[in-house]
Amino acid sequence: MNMLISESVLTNRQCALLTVGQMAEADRRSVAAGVSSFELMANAGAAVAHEIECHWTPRPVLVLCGPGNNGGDGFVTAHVLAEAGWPVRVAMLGSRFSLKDEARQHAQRWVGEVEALSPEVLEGAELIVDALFGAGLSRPLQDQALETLAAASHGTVPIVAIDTPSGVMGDSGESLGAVPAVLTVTFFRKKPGHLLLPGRDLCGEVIVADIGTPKAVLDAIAPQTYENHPALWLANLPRATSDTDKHSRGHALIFGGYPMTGAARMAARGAARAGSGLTTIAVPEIAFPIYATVLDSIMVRPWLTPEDFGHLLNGSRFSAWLIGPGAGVDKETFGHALAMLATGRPTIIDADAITAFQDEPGALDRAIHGPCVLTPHESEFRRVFDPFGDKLTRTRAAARRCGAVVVLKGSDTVIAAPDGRAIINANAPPTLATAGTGDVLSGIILGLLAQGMSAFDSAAAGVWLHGAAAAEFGPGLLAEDLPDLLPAVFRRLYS
Ligand SMILES: NC(=O)C1=CN([C@@H]2O[C@H](COP(=O)(O)OP(=O)(O)OC[C@H]3O[C@@H](n4cnc5c(N)ncnc54)[C@H](OP(=O)(O)O)[C@@H]3O)[C@@H](O)[C@H]2O)[C@@H](O)CC1
Ligand SMILES: Nc1ncnc2c1ncn2[C@@H]1O[C@H](COP(=O)(O)OP(=O)(O)O)[C@@H](O)[C@H]1O
Ligand SMILES: [K+]
Repeated sequence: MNMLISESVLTNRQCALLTVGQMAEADRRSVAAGVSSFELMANAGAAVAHEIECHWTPRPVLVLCGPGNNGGDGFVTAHVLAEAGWPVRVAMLGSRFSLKDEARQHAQRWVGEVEALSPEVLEGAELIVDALFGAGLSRPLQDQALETLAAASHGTVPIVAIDTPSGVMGDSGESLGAVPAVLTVTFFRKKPGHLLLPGRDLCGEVIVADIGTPKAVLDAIAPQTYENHPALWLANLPRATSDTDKHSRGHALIFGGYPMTGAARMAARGAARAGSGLTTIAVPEIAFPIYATVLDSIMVRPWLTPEDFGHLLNGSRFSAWLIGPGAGVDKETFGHALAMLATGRPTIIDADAITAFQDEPGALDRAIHGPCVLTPHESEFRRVFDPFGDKLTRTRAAARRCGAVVVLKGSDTVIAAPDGRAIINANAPPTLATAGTGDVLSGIILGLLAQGMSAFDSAAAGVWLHGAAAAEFGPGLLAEDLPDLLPAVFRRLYS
């Protein structure tokens, strides 16, 4: 867990993710700034060789080179390792004489044999370098590339991927025939495909190497996509100071359903642990005894009629609301969600309250006019938003359409703002796949919103804190454990 401390010294610039197109632009701008393509490729291949030397002792290496610049990087890697005394063989898809420009120049420096790519070349290799395709992948793998990589994946020989495992789409993480690498060395910045599934799982460990791209290139490109990290929001995370009182830390209100009462209670504990000064669950009168007997610092307010609930919302004491956990998919939930949104105050629409809009998604779009966060999992998302396209594209389009921050959950949660900014989260362990963890997540985000943090920052910070809390616990996690794990995560963040 020391990772939290060292990670938080990263800057937000280092968390930027570049698309394949932006990476090509970075290349062009580097050249314009005086760093040649030849030099970039030399640095890229040398960085891969360096990582291999750091991870393994010398052993027979087979470098699989493709017909583009990814293959060029492979020739450099082969050359550098051979110079260092490693036994290296090279196999290539196509002919090295069809390589262009700097890839051709680097391939010419390889004096050894270049074998034709086929599964037979794998014989005797104890480390495989996959330099077949990177950013230029344009179609599914086929024939020799597909067969050779498939054969490589059936053995136990580790595979090191250059830039991406061949077959992974850099922008979407989609696999068009890729096999898992144990290590992927990429350059300058990660791409979304290094974090989106299945790409993230296929990459293994990812190392980002500096290949001499000038720093100013990033400002010119102005990336809109980031990997979630405290560097993005830590400065805006609400912190109590000596002149703070509980009222200045916000008052979070959660709609408490019946008969599913556990969900709202867990959300409330998430909000309170995230720092909300006061936390109240508003519950139908029939459920009041159930809630009241199991809550201490969290307050319970009974309401009798929807009008009572409306009056509660129109009072000025609450700084943010949440509806969804345990709410029930019905007309009442639909109406209460609209009433919350009508106040223009920060609102989270989660779970059942998202599904309540399935017959009328346009009503959600029309109602959102203040800070708002939607936290659907994939099924809930599909009920109200367009299901087409990769996860990043879909989440962005949803946020743009409805005007809210959309958190599309999963192992690779995407957080998108209506203005096009997006963050991909990668710290969530699979132990989160257990009932109720989503309720705690919406509660944590609520606790931050209630304290005045922006919707986008609250969503990003909430998702990261949720993942870090789960990682803190390890196997055997229950949703109700999560709120009590937050203090340790905060302590480390602030140390
Ligand atoms: N800053 C940077 O970004 C730097 C990037 N660098 C490196 O450059 C790499 C990108 O190079 P790249 O653009 O030449 O593309 P690359 O991945 O080699 O493939 C293109 C070739 O593959 C072919 N092809 C595609 N799919 C295929 C398939 N399924 N089956 C068969 N063929 C297929 C495609 O053919 P086409 O689609 O044109 O018909 C074309 O011939 C990048 O990943 C990184 O390693 C570094 O050198 C330095 C700095
Ligand atoms: N395999 C996984 N790896 C990491 N995080 C996961 C995984 N599966 C689910 N999660 C996370 O757990 C939470 C589950 O939320 P949700 O599906 O709404 O569950 P519930 O409705 O039971 O609360 C989300 O934050 C999601 O991102
Ligand atoms: K590759």
